[in-house]
Amino acid sequence: MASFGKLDKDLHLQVYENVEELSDSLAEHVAQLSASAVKDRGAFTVVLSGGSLIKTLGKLCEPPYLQTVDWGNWHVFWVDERVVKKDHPDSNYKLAYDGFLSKVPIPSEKVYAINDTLSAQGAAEDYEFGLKQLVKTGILAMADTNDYPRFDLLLMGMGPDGHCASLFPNHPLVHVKEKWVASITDSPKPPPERITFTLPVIQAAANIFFVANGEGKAEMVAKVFGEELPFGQLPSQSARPTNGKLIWFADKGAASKL
Ligand SMILES: O=C(O)[C@H](O)[C@@H](O)[C@H](O)[C@H](O)COP(=O)(O)O
Repeated sequence: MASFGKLDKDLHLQVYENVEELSDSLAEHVAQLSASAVKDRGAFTVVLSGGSLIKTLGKLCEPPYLQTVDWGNWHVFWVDERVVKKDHPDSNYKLAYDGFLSKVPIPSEKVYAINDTLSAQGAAEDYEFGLKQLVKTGILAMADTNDYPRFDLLLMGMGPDGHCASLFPNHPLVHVKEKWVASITDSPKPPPERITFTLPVIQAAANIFFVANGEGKAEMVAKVFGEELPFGQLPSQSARPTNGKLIWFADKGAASKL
C-alpha cells in the first residue's frame, strides 16, 4: 500500500470562517471539476457519502450553479450505503435525494443507488458489477496504474472516530484489496449492515474532497494532519489519492486543534 508521509496542511487544508463560507467554496470547487470533466470526457463521475456532507452541498442547488452546472452529464454514486430500503430514514440515498438530488436536474438513470432487495454481500457484489459495466461503456474511467476505477470526485465526510465511508479504524475491511465494493455486517456506527468502497478504490480517485464541520471533528482533523499512522488505523488519513488531488474543507471549529 502506498505510503505518503505526513499530510501537508498548506497543500491540503482549506479553513473557512463558518459553514456558509465553506459551502460556497465547496460548490465552486465541485462546479469547476464538473466543467473540466464534462469537457474532457463528456461525463462527471461523482461519489457521495452520507452524514452532514449533503447539507453542505446545498449551494449547488441555487443560482448560479443550478443553471450553469451541466447536470445532465453527472453520474452519481455512493462511497457507502446502509443496507436498508431506499425510503428508510437511515438510507444515504434518501438523505441525498431529499437534500440534494431532488433539487437538481440529474437524469434519474444516472443516479446509481444500491439494489435494496439484496443482502449486504449481494448488494456489494451487485454494485461492483454495475461499476464494471460502466467501465465497459466508458462512463467510468480506470486508473492508469492499477485495476481500480478512477472516479472524478469523491465527496467524503469523517466520523468523530476518524472513519470515512464505512471504513472504521482498525476494522479488517480497511485491508481489503481484492474487491471494489465490500460489505460489512458489524458496523460500529448503526445501522450495522452496509456496503462500502474499499480503500484502494478511494485512493484511485482523481479528486477527494473531505468536509469537516464543527468542534466535534477537531481532534480527528488534528490526528489526520498529525503523525502518519499505520495504514487503516485512521481511515480518514489513509483515504488520499495516490495520483490525484486531496482537499480538506474545514470550518474554524473543525480546524481548532491544529
Ligand atoms: O453512511 C454513513 O455513515 C456515512 O457515509 C459516513 O461515512 C459519514 O460520511 C461519516 O460518518 C460522517 O458523518 P457526519 O458528517 O454526519 O459526522
